[in-house]
Amino acid sequence: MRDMEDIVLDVAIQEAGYEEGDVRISGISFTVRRGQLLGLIGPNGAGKSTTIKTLLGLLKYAKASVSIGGEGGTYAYVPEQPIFYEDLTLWEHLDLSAAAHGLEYGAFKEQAERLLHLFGMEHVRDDLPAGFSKGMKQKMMLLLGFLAKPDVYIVDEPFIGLDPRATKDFLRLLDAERRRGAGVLMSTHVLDTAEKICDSFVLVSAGRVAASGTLGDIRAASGMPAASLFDCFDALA
Ligand SMILES: Nc1ncnc2c1ncn2[C@@H]1O[C@H](COP(=O)(O)OP(=O)(O)OP(=O)(O)O)[C@@H](O)[C@H]1O
Repeated sequence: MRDMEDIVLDVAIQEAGYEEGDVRISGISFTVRRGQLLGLIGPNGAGKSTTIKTLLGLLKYAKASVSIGGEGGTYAYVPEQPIFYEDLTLWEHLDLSAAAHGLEYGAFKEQAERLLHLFGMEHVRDDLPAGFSKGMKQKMMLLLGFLAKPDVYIVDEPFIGLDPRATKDFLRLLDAERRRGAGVLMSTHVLDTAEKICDSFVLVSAGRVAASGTLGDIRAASGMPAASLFDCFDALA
């Protein structure tokens, strides 16, 4: 039973697409356990974002069974494209998110201040995000995600906009969250980082799973026992 309780994300997509009967992805199944970091990788247009949208219930057409966070579990979705309210400051966004997650005000304030400090965003806490740089907007999305302390993080390409320092801070926080017991599904194109930090992978190609499992499994599938994730990706996708 313990095995089942460890699963924070259980996804079985028969098929899904953007219009009724439009099949963009099919036969994509995976689970994420407590503490696990699963990398969702694949070439442009392969179906990574469509997979994430399907499991978030955002697609018009989906034959899928998805269980997020188990019974009464919670999740945080960190989108690739920042989504924010034009009229709310960064601090107001954090406050709103904390209220939505039922965080007590004292705990919220302490956590929010700690996160703002960690990401070097204290000086813009009362500014409107419309004037933020791309990386600052992305940091804001990460702050909102980390504030929620969910059972599972669903992160769509976190690395592209972040500078090296922010990347390091992000990875450190993610590690701490995994030690707490959170699971992570992360889609990315940054394969050298993915190879270092993910403990398993789902490689999607043309809307289907081309290979999945640990780096060892991906190497076996590609027939290259010592290859990098990058080279396996190239061979399989
Ligand atoms: N909003 C949309 N409406 C219709 N089709 C879409 C939409 N978004 C994506 N698609 C199609 O779905 C397929 C998978 O795209 P998806 O965005 O999931 O790829 P991806 O793996 O996330 O790619 P990338 O690495 O470029 O972000 C593609 O054929 C794409 O054209």
